[in-house]
Amino acid sequence: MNQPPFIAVEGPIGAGKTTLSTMLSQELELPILKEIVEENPFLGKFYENIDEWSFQLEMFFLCNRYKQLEDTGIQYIANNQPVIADYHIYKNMIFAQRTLKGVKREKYRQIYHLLTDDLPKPDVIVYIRASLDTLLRRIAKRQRSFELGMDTAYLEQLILDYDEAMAAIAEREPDTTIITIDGDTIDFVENREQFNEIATDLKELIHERIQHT
Ligand SMILES: Nc1ncnc2c1ncn2[C@@H]1O[C@H](COP(=O)(O)OP(=O)(O)OP(=O)(O)O)[C@@H](O)[C@H]1O
Ligand SMILES: Nc1nc(=O)c2ncn([C@H]3C[C@H](O)[C@@H](CO)O3)c2[nH]1
Repeated sequence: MNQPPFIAVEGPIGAGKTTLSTMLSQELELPILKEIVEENPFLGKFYENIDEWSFQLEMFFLCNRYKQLEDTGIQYIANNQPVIADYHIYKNMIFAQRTLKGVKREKYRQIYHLLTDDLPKPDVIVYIRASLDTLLRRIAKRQRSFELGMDTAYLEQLILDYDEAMAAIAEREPDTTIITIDGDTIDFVENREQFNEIATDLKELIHERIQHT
Protein backbone atom coordinates (compact mmCIF):
# COMPACT_ATOMS: atom_id res chain seq x y z
CA MET A 1 0.00 0.00 0.00
CA ASN A 2 1.30 3.50 -0.82
CA GLN A 3 2.08 5.98 1.97
CA PRO A 4 1.77 9.76 1.70
CA PRO A 5 5.24 10.64 0.47
CA PHE A 6 8.31 11.50 2.43
CA ILE A 7 10.10 13.78 -0.08
CA ALA A 8 13.82 14.56 0.07
CA VAL A 9 15.55 17.22 -2.02
CA GLU A 10 19.15 16.26 -2.74
CA GLY A 11 22.17 17.34 -4.74
CA PRO A 12 25.77 18.41 -4.17
CA ILE A 13 26.84 21.45 -2.14
CA GLY A 14 25.11 24.64 -3.27
CA ALA A 15 22.77 22.91 -5.77
CA GLY A 16 19.76 24.70 -4.27
CA LYS A 17 18.29 22.06 -1.93
CA THR A 18 17.29 24.43 0.85
CA THR A 19 15.96 26.99 -1.63
CA LEU A 20 13.84 24.47 -3.56
CA SER A 21 12.58 22.55 -0.53
CA THR A 22 11.55 25.79 1.18
CA MET A 23 9.66 26.93 -1.95
CA LEU A 24 7.99 23.52 -2.29
CA SER A 25 6.99 23.35 1.36
CA GLN A 26 5.26 26.74 0.98
CA GLU A 27 3.57 25.88 -2.31
CA LEU A 28 2.46 22.40 -1.23
CA GLU A 29 1.81 23.39 2.38
CA LEU A 30 4.05 20.66 3.72
CA PRO A 31 6.10 20.68 6.91
CA ILE A 32 9.82 20.94 6.21
CA LEU A 33 12.92 19.43 7.81
CA LYS A 34 15.92 21.68 7.34
CA GLU A 35 19.56 21.04 7.90
CA ILE A 36 21.04 23.11 10.74
CA VAL A 37 24.23 24.64 9.34
CA GLU A 38 25.22 27.73 11.29
CA GLU A 39 25.40 25.92 14.64
CA ASN A 40 27.75 23.23 13.40
CA PRO A 41 30.98 23.63 15.42
CA PHE A 42 33.14 21.51 13.10
CA LEU A 43 32.42 22.82 9.59
CA GLY A 44 34.95 25.67 9.68
CA LYS A 45 37.70 23.45 11.05
CA PHE A 46 36.79 20.71 8.57
CA TYR A 47 37.27 22.91 5.51
CA GLU A 48 40.65 24.02 6.89
CA ASN A 49 41.84 20.46 7.47
CA ILE A 50 39.62 17.64 6.20
CA ASP A 51 41.76 14.72 7.41
CA GLU A 52 41.95 16.09 10.94
CA TRP A 53 38.25 16.91 11.42
CA SER A 54 36.29 14.58 9.14
CA PHE A 55 35.35 11.96 11.73
CA GLN A 56 33.99 14.52 14.20
CA LEU A 57 32.09 16.32 11.44
CA GLU A 58 30.56 13.19 9.88
CA MET A 59 29.49 11.90 13.31
CA PHE A 60 27.96 15.28 14.15
CA PHE A 61 25.90 15.30 10.94
CA LEU A 62 24.89 11.69 11.45
CA CYS A 63 23.70 12.19 15.04
CA ASN A 64 21.78 15.36 14.18
CA ARG A 65 20.04 13.81 11.20
CA TYR A 66 19.30 10.67 13.18
CA LYS A 67 17.54 12.68 15.88
CA GLN A 68 15.62 14.78 13.35
CA LEU A 69 14.45 11.76 11.36
CA GLU A 70 13.52 9.79 14.45
CA ASP A 71 11.28 12.68 15.49
CA THR A 72 9.87 12.98 11.96
CA GLY A 73 8.95 9.31 11.94
CA ILE A 74 6.95 9.76 15.11
CA GLN A 75 5.43 13.13 14.27
CA TYR A 76 4.54 12.85 10.59
CA ILE A 77 5.15 9.52 8.93
CA ALA A 78 3.47 7.40 11.61
CA ASN A 79 0.47 9.74 11.21
CA ASN A 80 0.40 9.42 7.42
CA GLN A 81 1.39 13.05 6.84
CA PRO A 82 3.54 14.03 3.84
CA VAL A 83 6.74 15.85 4.72
CA ILE A 84 9.68 17.35 2.80
CA ALA A 85 13.36 17.41 3.84
CA ASP A 86 16.33 19.26 2.38
CA TYR A 87 18.44 16.09 2.68
CA HIS A 88 18.33 12.29 2.43
CA ILE A 89 19.98 10.32 5.24
CA TYR A 90 22.16 8.55 2.65
CA LYS A 91 23.94 11.86 2.17
CA ASN A 92 25.97 10.91 5.24
CA MET A 93 27.46 7.96 3.41
CA ILE A 94 28.11 9.94 0.24
CA PHE A 95 30.25 12.41 2.17
CA ALA A 96 31.79 9.98 4.66
CA GLN A 97 32.98 7.59 1.97
CA ARG A 98 34.83 10.49 0.44
CA THR A 99 36.22 12.13 3.61
CA LEU A 100 37.02 9.15 5.87
CA LYS A 101 39.71 6.55 5.37
CA GLY A 102 40.64 3.10 6.71
CA VAL A 103 39.47 2.09 10.18
CA LYS A 104 37.48 5.28 10.76
CA ARG A 105 35.54 4.77 7.55
CA GLU A 106 34.69 1.19 8.55
CA LYS A 107 33.65 2.23 12.08
CA TYR A 108 31.52 5.01 10.64
CA ARG A 109 29.88 2.61 8.18
CA GLN A 110 28.88 0.27 11.01
CA ILE A 111 27.48 3.10 13.14
CA TYR A 112 25.65 4.51 10.11
CA HIS A 113 23.82 1.21 9.52
CA LEU A 114 23.11 0.70 13.20
CA LEU A 115 21.51 4.13 13.50
CA THR A 116 19.74 4.46 10.17
CA ASP A 117 18.61 1.04 8.92
CA ASP A 118 15.25 1.31 10.68
CA LEU A 119 14.67 5.02 10.06
CA PRO A 120 11.96 6.19 7.65
CA LYS A 121 13.47 6.63 4.18
CA PRO A 122 12.22 9.11 1.58
CA ASP A 123 10.14 7.52 -1.16
CA VAL A 124 10.52 10.52 -3.47
CA ILE A 125 13.87 12.17 -4.17
CA VAL A 126 14.13 15.43 -6.08
CA TYR A 127 17.74 15.29 -7.27
CA ILE A 128 19.23 18.61 -8.41
CA ARG A 129 22.24 17.97 -10.66
CA ALA A 130 24.49 20.88 -11.49
CA SER A 131 27.86 21.49 -13.10
CA LEU A 132 30.92 22.62 -11.19
CA ASP A 133 30.60 26.17 -12.59
CA THR A 134 27.01 26.51 -11.39
CA LEU A 135 27.82 25.16 -7.94
CA LEU A 136 30.85 27.42 -7.54
CA ARG A 137 28.77 30.44 -8.56
CA ARG A 138 26.05 29.60 -6.02
CA ILE A 139 28.49 28.88 -3.22
CA ALA A 140 30.21 32.20 -3.90
CA LYS A 141 26.83 33.97 -3.98
CA ARG A 142 25.83 32.94 -0.46
CA GLN A 143 29.22 33.92 1.01
CA ARG A 144 29.50 31.44 3.87
CA SER A 145 32.92 32.29 5.23
CA PHE A 146 33.87 28.67 6.00
CA GLU A 147 33.19 27.55 2.40
CA LEU A 148 35.25 30.16 0.60
CA GLY A 149 38.43 28.09 0.71
CA MET A 150 36.71 24.88 -0.41
CA ASP A 151 38.89 22.77 -2.68
CA THR A 152 37.38 22.69 -6.19
CA ALA A 153 38.51 19.07 -6.65
CA TYR A 154 36.48 18.07 -3.57
CA LEU A 155 33.33 19.59 -5.06
CA GLU A 156 34.03 18.09 -8.48
CA GLN A 157 34.39 14.65 -6.90
CA LEU A 158 31.14 15.09 -4.95
CA ILE A 159 29.27 15.76 -8.20
CA LEU A 160 30.38 12.33 -9.44
CA ASP A 161 29.70 10.71 -6.05
CA TYR A 162 26.14 12.05 -6.10
CA ASP A 163 25.49 10.70 -9.60
CA GLU A 164 26.76 7.28 -8.53
CA ALA A 165 24.75 7.34 -5.30
CA MET A 166 21.50 8.22 -7.11
CA ALA A 167 22.08 5.45 -9.66
CA ALA A 168 22.72 3.00 -6.80
CA ILE A 169 19.50 4.04 -5.01
CA ALA A 170 17.53 3.68 -8.25
CA GLU A 171 18.80 0.10 -8.60
CA ARG A 172 18.53 -0.90 -4.94
CA GLU A 173 15.14 0.72 -4.27
CA PRO A 174 13.02 0.52 -7.43
CA ASP A 175 9.98 1.84 -5.52
CA THR A 176 11.71 5.14 -4.81
CA THR A 177 10.71 7.83 -7.31
CA ILE A 178 13.68 9.96 -8.37
CA ILE A 179 12.88 13.24 -10.13
CA THR A 180 16.09 14.62 -11.63
CA ILE A 181 16.36 18.36 -12.25
CA ASP A 182 19.07 19.91 -14.39
CA GLY A 183 20.11 22.78 -12.14
CA ASP A 184 22.12 24.40 -14.96
CA THR A 185 19.12 24.93 -17.22
CA ILE A 186 16.10 24.81 -14.92
CA ASP A 187 15.94 27.91 -12.77
CA PHE A 188 13.24 27.36 -10.16
CA VAL A 189 14.14 30.68 -8.47
CA GLU A 190 13.80 33.12 -11.38
CA ASN A 191 11.44 31.17 -13.62
CA ARG A 192 8.05 30.66 -12.01
CA GLU A 193 6.83 28.35 -14.80
CA GLN A 194 9.74 26.01 -14.28
CA PHE A 195 9.09 25.96 -10.55
CA ASN A 196 5.38 25.30 -11.15
CA GLU A 197 6.20 22.25 -13.28
CA ILE A 198 8.19 20.70 -10.44
CA ALA A 199 5.49 21.57 -7.91
CA THR A 200 2.74 20.14 -10.15
CA ASP A 201 4.58 16.83 -10.56
CA LEU A 202 4.87 16.53 -6.81
CA LYS A 203 1.26 17.53 -6.18
CA GLU A 204 0.14 14.74 -8.52
CA LEU A 205 2.39 12.25 -6.78
CA ILE A 206 1.09 13.19 -3.35
CA HIS A 207 -2.49 13.05 -4.57
CA GLU A 208 -2.00 9.58 -6.10
CA ARG A 209 -0.38 8.22 -2.97
CA ILE A 210 -2.97 9.65 -0.61
CA GLN A 211 -5.75 8.17 -2.75
CA HIS A 212 -4.11 4.75 -2.51
CA THR A 213 -3.49 4.87 1.24
N1 LIG B 1 18.02 28.16 -9.34
C1 LIG B 1 18.76 29.08 -8.72
N2 LIG B 1 19.10 30.23 -9.37
C2 LIG B 1 19.86 31.14 -8.78
N3 LIG B 1 20.34 31.05 -7.52
C3 LIG B 1 20.02 29.97 -6.83
C4 LIG B 1 19.23 28.92 -7.39
N4 LIG B 1 19.11 27.94 -6.46
C5 LIG B 1 19.80 28.36 -5.38
N5 LIG B 1 20.32 29.57 -5.60
C6 LIG B 1 21.18 30.33 -4.66
O1 LIG B 1 22.37 29.56 -4.51
C7 LIG B 1 22.80 29.56 -3.16
C8 LIG B 1 22.81 28.12 -2.65
O2 LIG B 1 21.49 27.61 -2.53
P1 LIG B 1 21.05 26.68 -1.31
O3 LIG B 1 21.57 27.23 -0.03
O4 LIG B 1 19.59 26.46 -1.45
O5 LIG B 1 21.86 25.36 -1.69
P2 LIG B 1 21.95 23.97 -0.91
O6 LIG B 1 21.96 22.91 -1.93
O7 LIG B 1 20.87 23.91 0.13
O8 LIG B 1 23.37 24.09 -0.21
P3 LIG B 1 24.08 23.15 0.87
O9 LIG B 1 24.57 21.96 0.14
O10 LIG B 1 25.21 23.94 1.38
O11 LIG B 1 23.09 22.83 1.94
C9 LIG B 1 21.82 30.46 -2.40
O12 LIG B 1 22.40 31.76 -2.33
C10 LIG B 1 20.57 30.46 -3.28
O13 LIG B 1 19.85 31.67 -3.15
N1 LIG C 1 31.59 16.41 5.15
C1 LIG C 1 30.28 16.65 5.14
N2 LIG C 1 29.43 15.66 5.46
C2 LIG C 1 28.07 15.81 5.43
O1 LIG C 1 27.29 14.88 5.73
C3 LIG C 1 27.59 17.10 5.06
N3 LIG C 1 26.36 17.63 4.94
C4 LIG C 1 26.51 18.91 4.59
N4 LIG C 1 27.83 19.21 4.49
C5 LIG C 1 28.40 20.54 4.21
C6 LIG C 1 28.18 21.07 2.84
C7 LIG C 1 28.03 22.56 3.07
O2 LIG C 1 29.30 23.17 3.14
C8 LIG C 1 27.39 22.66 4.43
C9 LIG C 1 25.87 22.85 4.45
O3 LIG C 1 25.21 21.84 3.76
O4 LIG C 1 27.73 21.45 5.10
C10 LIG C 1 28.53 18.11 4.76
N5 LIG C 1 29.86 17.89 4.79
